[in-house]
This record gives sequence, structure tokens and C-alpha cells, in this order.
Amino acid sequence: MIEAVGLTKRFGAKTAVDDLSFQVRPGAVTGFLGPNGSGKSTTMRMILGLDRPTAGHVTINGHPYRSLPNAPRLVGALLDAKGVHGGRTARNHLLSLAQLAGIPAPRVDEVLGVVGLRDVAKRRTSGFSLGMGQRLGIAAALLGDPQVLLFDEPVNGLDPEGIHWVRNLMKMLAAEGRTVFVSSHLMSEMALTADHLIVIGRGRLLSDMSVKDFISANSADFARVRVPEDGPEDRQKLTATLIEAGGRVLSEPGGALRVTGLPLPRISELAHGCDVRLWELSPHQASLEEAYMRLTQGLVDYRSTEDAKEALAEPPPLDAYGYPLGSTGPAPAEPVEVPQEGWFAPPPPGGPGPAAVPGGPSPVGAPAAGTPAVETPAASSAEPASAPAAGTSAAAGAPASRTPAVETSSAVAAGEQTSKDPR
Ligand SMILES: Nc1ncnc2c1ncn2[C@@H]1O[C@H](COP(=O)(O)OP(=O)(O)OP(=O)(O)O)[C@@H](O)[C@H]1O
Repeated sequence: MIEAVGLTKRFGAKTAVDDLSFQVRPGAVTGFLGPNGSGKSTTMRMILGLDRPTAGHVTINGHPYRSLPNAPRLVGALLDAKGVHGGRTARNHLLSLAQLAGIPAPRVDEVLGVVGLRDVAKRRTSGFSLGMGQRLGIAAALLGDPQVLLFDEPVNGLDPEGIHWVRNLMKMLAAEGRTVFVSSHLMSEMALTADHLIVIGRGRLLSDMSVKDFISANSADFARVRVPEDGPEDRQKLTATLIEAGGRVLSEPGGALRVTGLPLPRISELAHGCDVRLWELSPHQASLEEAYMRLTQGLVDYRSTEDAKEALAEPPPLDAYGYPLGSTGPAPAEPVEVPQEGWFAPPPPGGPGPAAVPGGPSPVGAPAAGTPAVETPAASSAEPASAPAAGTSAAAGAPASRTPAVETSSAVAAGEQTSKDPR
């Protein structure tokens, strides 16, 4: 088991790791996630005794790495696959590591076979591709048949077959009772590989829980409801009924409704009660990537100036009609388009306002009594230029008289919304 307590690392004025405490248990793959520069590699380096903590400590099976008897046989790590002498062959590289750790030479050929490099064992590593280098780094980590394994971005540069292989390898190592700690930016891969997640942002712990709990904690599940396309009145009627029953409703560009706050059977009953036929009633849960983006998007240090989410990171608080609070000026001619992002469901009834759901479609507040509050929904992440621009310009506008939320919804209902549904 790896255990960090109050682990902190400063480089001059920069705090790379800030009071981190966590445990990585055996028998499971623990994913280590965080945006670029959040401190993952520094944490791994401290675990391996390569960086000295400024404060706190980290142990492996109760001992700091440097005090472990025969550490190379207990702990294997892939930190930087490029850290190899290019003039050596793959086999000689592993052989030198084996000799330093007192590992018998036949083990070298064994691990070369495991990582699929037997045919190129006698080639100099300077000619290796990125993926071959990663495989060699994994071979080095496996050399001592260790109980504790750390992998920093192991699938970096691997082809799909290689990624699949690493996934199975990690799972197999964990199933054998080993401790497997692996960092990655590939969320789809982590979702398939990891059992547990430790997520950090700017050096601090953001989350420490199972993958399943992480997704439920950081995403809003919703029901997608679709009525026949020839029935816009039915759509309005159903929307009003759902809101009256305590649900929250977003309107999708494709015509479907996203509903939270009501279980699926209740939605079905309510539709039946108001005599509206349904074409679709399906549950939706966010992916790990969506949940991760939702948790970390305010903590990303490096972001492209063309990144659509930049405009969504810290939306200003909005008033009941989707305009920035306290703004004044001429009303826009068109209904307001709100900042949009793919995975957001409406906030739960009585739940947090827009500031608590960064980047989500802005809740437009309670409508006049009896008026359905359909909110403009998520736009395609494949269309980054249009959706945020619309949201940003709306936020930047300074209207004096407000366009009520329901006008936005009726524009959507009438098919005037041009954004595509990302799903
Ligand atoms: N030796 C060093 N000297 C100064 N600053 C450092 C040093 N090592 C890391 N840092 C800084 O510490 C912070 C955390 O870096 P680290 O490499 O641990 O992040 P990371 O989460 O592994 O990033 P990535 O996902 O991009 O690999 C960064 O701001 C980095 O610039």
C-alpha cells in the first residue's frame, strides 16, 4: 500500500503538491488524474524518493522508498520512458537494470516477451518509436516482479492494440493482489481500467473515491424525453406538467427534453396523465470524462485561447432571464443564447444556481406562474466556436428590458435553435 500524509512540495514560490493525503490500496487499479501541471509526476517522484517532500511524508508498505529493503524488487515504476541510454540495445538496457537490482538475467527475456519486444531486443533504443519506448519502460517496471507498481502515462504513444494490452496488464496485475497506481489523461481508458480514482488540481486533493461514485458525484444524471415531432403543443404541455410536478427541464436542439428531479416511471405517469405520447424515455449518465471535466475545469492552468471552455470556466452570475446580474442597456433583438456545454443536465430542483455549475447552461430561473421554464440546452462540443460565442456575447450584452426565458424556449421548440446535439 502507498500512503501519503500531508505531502507537500514547493519549488521556490511554486507549490506543486499541497498537503496531499491519500492511500493507494492493493488489489485495485487506482487512477491518478489531474490537469497538466497539477502535481501528479511530482507526487510520483516523491513516492519513489526522487524528490524530497517540503512537508509531510509518503510511505510504501509503511516505509519511505529509500528505507525499503530491496526496493527494486518491491516497487516498479515507469516515470519517463525516454530516460534510456539510446546507444544500448533494449536487452542490454534491461540487463543493466537487472544486474543493479540483483535480478537474474532470464527475467529480462521473460519481460521482453511480456511487452512484445522480443523481436527487437537487440536493436538500439535510439531507433525506438514512442510506443516501443513505452513498452520498454513497462518492461523495466515489471523486471523485479514487484508488488507495487507506478505508471506515469503508460499508454502515451501506444497504438490501440497497445492501449488494450496495457489495460489488460494493469487489471491482471491488480487481480494478482498488487498495488497499481497509474496516471493518465485518457479518461475513456481510465474508465475501463481503474477501480478507484484520486484526482488532484493545483496540487490539492479534489476527489478520492471509486470510479462509479466519482461519476455519480460529479455529474447530473438526467432522463431524455422525446415526444412525436408533429406535436409541439404536446411538448409544451408535457414540459409544463413536468415542471409543475417538481422536475427541471432543458430543451435539446434535436427536440428532446432533458429532465432531472423526477424518476423515469413518474415521468411516464405524468405523460400518460396529460395524454402525451412519448417516443423516447431513457436514462442518461455522464461519462468519466464529462464528470472529470466538470470537476476540474476551473483548475486548468494551460488552456488554448481557442478553447471553447475558456468562456465557460467562470460564468458570471446571471439573473432570472440569463443576463449578467446588474447589467443595463438595450435589449437584444434575438432571444438570449446561454453558455452551453455537452453534458449538463438542469440543476436539481432547489439546487445550486449557475455559479455552482460552471460552464453549464445558465438556469434562467423561475418563470411567471404557469409558464414553462424550458432552458436552452447543451450545444455540440464539436462546434466550439459557435456555442460559447453565443453565450459570451449574451453575457456581455447589457440589456435594459429582459427577454423572458420562455421566449428562448419557444424559439427552440420552433426549431430556430441551430446547435447540434453532441450525443
Ligand atoms: N523541478 C522543478 N522545478 C520547478 N518547478 C517544477 C519542477 N518540477 C515540477 N515543477 C512544477 O510543478 C508543477 C507540477 O508539475 P508536475 O510535472 O508534477 O505536474 P503533472 O500533473 O505531472 O503535469 P502533466 O500532466 O503535464 O505531466 C508544475 O507547475 C511544474 O512546472
